[in-house]
Amino acid sequence: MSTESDDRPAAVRDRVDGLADAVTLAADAEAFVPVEEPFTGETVGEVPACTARDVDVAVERARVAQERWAGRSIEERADVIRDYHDRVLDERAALLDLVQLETGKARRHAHEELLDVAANCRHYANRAVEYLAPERRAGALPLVTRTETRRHPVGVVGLISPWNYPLNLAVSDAIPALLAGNAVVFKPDEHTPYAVLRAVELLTEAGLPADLCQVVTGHGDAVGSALIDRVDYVGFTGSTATGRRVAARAGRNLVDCSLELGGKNPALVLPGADIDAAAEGLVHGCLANAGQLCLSIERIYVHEAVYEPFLDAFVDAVSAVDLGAGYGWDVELGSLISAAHLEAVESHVADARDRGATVHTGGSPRPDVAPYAFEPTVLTGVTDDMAVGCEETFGPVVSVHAVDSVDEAVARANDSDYGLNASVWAGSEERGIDVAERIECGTVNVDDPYAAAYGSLDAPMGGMKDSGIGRRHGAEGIHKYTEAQTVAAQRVPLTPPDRVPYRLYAGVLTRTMRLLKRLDGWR
Ligand SMILES: NC(=O)c1ccc[n+]([C@@H]2O[C@H](COP(=O)([O-])OP(=O)(O)OC[C@H]3O[C@@H](n4cnc5c(N)ncnc54)[C@H](O)[C@@H]3O)[C@@H](O)[C@H]2O)c1
Repeated sequence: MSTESDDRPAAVRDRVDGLADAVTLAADAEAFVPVEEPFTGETVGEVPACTARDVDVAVERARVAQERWAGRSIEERADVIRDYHDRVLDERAALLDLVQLETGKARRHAHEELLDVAANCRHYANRAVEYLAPERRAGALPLVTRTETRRHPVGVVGLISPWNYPLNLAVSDAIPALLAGNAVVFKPDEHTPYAVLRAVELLTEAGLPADLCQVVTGHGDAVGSALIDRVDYVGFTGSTATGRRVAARAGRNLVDCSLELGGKNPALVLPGADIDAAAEGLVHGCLANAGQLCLSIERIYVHEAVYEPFLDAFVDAVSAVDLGAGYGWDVELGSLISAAHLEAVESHVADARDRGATVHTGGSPRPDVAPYAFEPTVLTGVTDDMAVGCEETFGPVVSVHAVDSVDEAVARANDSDYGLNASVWAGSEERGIDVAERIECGTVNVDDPYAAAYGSLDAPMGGMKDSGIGRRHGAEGIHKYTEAQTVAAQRVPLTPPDRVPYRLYAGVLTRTMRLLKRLDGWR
């Protein structure tokens, strides 16, 4: 087990040494991509900018390894994932250091993603046999046709992942793919390659066959596109704009894909809600990972009956959040990922301020804390035509709006191109669920911002509208990595023997149809 030393910054930087050796290359790398530590803005390493030829080699190696892996039983595959689960927890401190080093997030937010990885390992290792079992289906004719659906691995899965949860959003999607008998080629974001590289080392130490998981690093348009052209399934997590390009490319190759994209997630605070609980819950919902979370709440619609007390409690709670840059557990909110992202978040707030919005707390960068740190920010007076009113900010910035009725809250929440996640606070579970059913989002949480639905690993998670296609988690999250094959065994011939006149046979069939329809009522 690794320890959490006081001399962490130096030790953390040492952890990236040698990790890039695991990148799949056809020959010596000719170009490299630098990796920055957002806490300091300093370059801490570099990884190869892979070429299309490197991607060829990675996919070919994975394809060879996959054939043997598919021959192992699901239980044997699950044992490897269980071992990996233990290694992730044993190596907790070092993995947290690595995630923090390349993302600049607070340790508590890095810890959330590590727990998500472990939970996904346990869930799918325990449930894969059941999820992948042959399924009995109704046959062409009752009793005389025995029909089953079987699940075959698709082959090589390409996983293109973003920087905001570099470990979880790569590894947790890989676990079901591997359990279903596939190989995986990872394409991590260029800002955050190291967590995935260490994850693959750990999977191999846990017993995953060599070559079954490959990593190709480099820029998205070059490496990502090459990967889409070679794999049998694409799992993409990232922005809606890139998702459209990924889907178009996968479509050209007739390769299936899932797209986990952006959100502009609403929360509804309605009469009867426990105001302190809602304010506290939504502080976490808006600021987790410095707001760089696809599920994070960026718009809060509050019924006028509770608007004033909610706004007061919420602004107080947000103002009390400590911004910091360090590897200790005490930091509540970390840095943004990069200079470019800081500029994007800053421009949303500046646009809102210039056009009349009120900043209740925050609103400024904090270079004294870290080069890309930005204060947690609460706005009111935001209109739908402001950038912060309609585009995903993906930072610690939230707007609060008063509404006259529950119907208006629902209508405003649904008035968005996105449909990823929502949160409802209504004072009673039943009222909350009634409202939830009216919200156009793939996940809706009652009395919680996002973790209740996201953590329900047996239930599908994903986006409606521009927030995506397909789902992760549950049966849906493993079936997508399989080809469904229908096997039907016919016990009595469906075609008539030659000696029976077809006219007679047609009459029997027609009578059978009538009989079956009458029997339907007995089901
Ligand atoms: N729905 C979800 O589960 C979920 C989870 C996390 C993040 N997100 C979304 O991700 C976005 C933030 O991530 P980002 O800014 O890194 O996204 P991004 O779309 O810029 O990049 C995501 C990944 O795609 C790669 N890429 C870039 N161009 C590509 C191309 N042409 N072809 C193939 N791959 C390409 C990148 O290198 C990176 O690995 C936000 O919009 C956020 O909401 C969604």
